[in-house]
Amino acid sequence: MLRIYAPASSANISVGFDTLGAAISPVDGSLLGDVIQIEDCATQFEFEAVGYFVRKLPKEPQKNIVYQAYVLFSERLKLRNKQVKPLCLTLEKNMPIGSGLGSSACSIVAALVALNQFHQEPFSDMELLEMMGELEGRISGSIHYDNVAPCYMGGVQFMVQSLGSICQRLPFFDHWYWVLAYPGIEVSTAEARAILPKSYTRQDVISHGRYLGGFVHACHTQQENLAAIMMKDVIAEPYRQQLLPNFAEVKQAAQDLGALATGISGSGPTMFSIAPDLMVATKVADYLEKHYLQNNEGFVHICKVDNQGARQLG
Ligand SMILES: Nc1ncnc2c1ncn2[C@@H]1O[C@H](COP(=O)(O)OP(=O)(O)OP(=O)(O)O)[C@@H](O)[C@H]1O
Ligand SMILES: N[C@@H](CCO)C(=O)O
Repeated sequence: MLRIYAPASSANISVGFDTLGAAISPVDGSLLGDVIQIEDCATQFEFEAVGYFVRKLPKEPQKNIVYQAYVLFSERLKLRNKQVKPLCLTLEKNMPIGSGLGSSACSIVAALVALNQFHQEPFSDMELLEMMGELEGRISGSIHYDNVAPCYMGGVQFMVQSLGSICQRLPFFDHWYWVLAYPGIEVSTAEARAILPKSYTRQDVISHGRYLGGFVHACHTQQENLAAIMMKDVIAEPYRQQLLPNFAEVKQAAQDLGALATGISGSGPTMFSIAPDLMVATKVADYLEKHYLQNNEGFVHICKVDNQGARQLG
């Protein structure tokens, strides 16, 4: 029996809409992600979805993105004149849906990594990642790799999408803490994309180029103050913040408590704050727990970048 865990991810990191993403894990060692289990089966294919958030998923198995991952994997294998083996596949759906934590990416990545391992790895990393992007695109309406890439490969990934690479790892600041606060409400990625403008002013384009270029430069030269200052979002945050409860006020409070940067995780409603040390992280986490959560489904985790990405459990 094979069990694959795929971690939560925070896409965009404010400054890299659709081009930057980080894999994330809580520092207390808890698992924040989905798990796929695969085992030999008497019938050709059996699929089951279990876990706390399974009740929020479509009832029809064909609509589950994990089922679709199996179909896509089988089709691609057939193109190589190979057959998928009989298997029983179980999804443990631990991630809230429409959270901004890459919930669909967790399911897609865990499923494809498990299927690939179960078949003695017929596909390369980039071939698998291309399939992951295709499945993610079915959900959000357009292909973007900024959740699936870090979730699969770990670390902070920059989407180069050139010269045979979909993404490359960016050096980051290992001592930074990420405080992630999920308020417990749902924001659909497709809807959060639909409200963005179709075009931007020249001034926004110049600012975006300066911030993203400055951020990548600061990561490579390990200038953490510059990196934090460059984490500004002119593409999505001005339009999406209305979807998040009291975002502007809460962001200001996190900055006042010592956060280096605060923004929307992916398409929201989770927000993230970067803290330079555990003391600031704990203060920000306490504040967000009291002022950002909307119901008892919400949670706050103090995290670090997960450098491993998807992995086998046990
Ligand atoms: N296994 C699955 N996990 C998550 N969502 C799924 C899954 N299967 C199907 N879906 C559907 O995909 C959509 C996921 O929505 P959305 O992309 O907004 O969520 P998300 O992946 O959590 O977002 P984000 O990437 O911002 O964290 C929902 O309509 C959900 O029903
Ligand atoms: N880059 C995507 C991530 C979605 O999680 C967006 O912001 O729409």
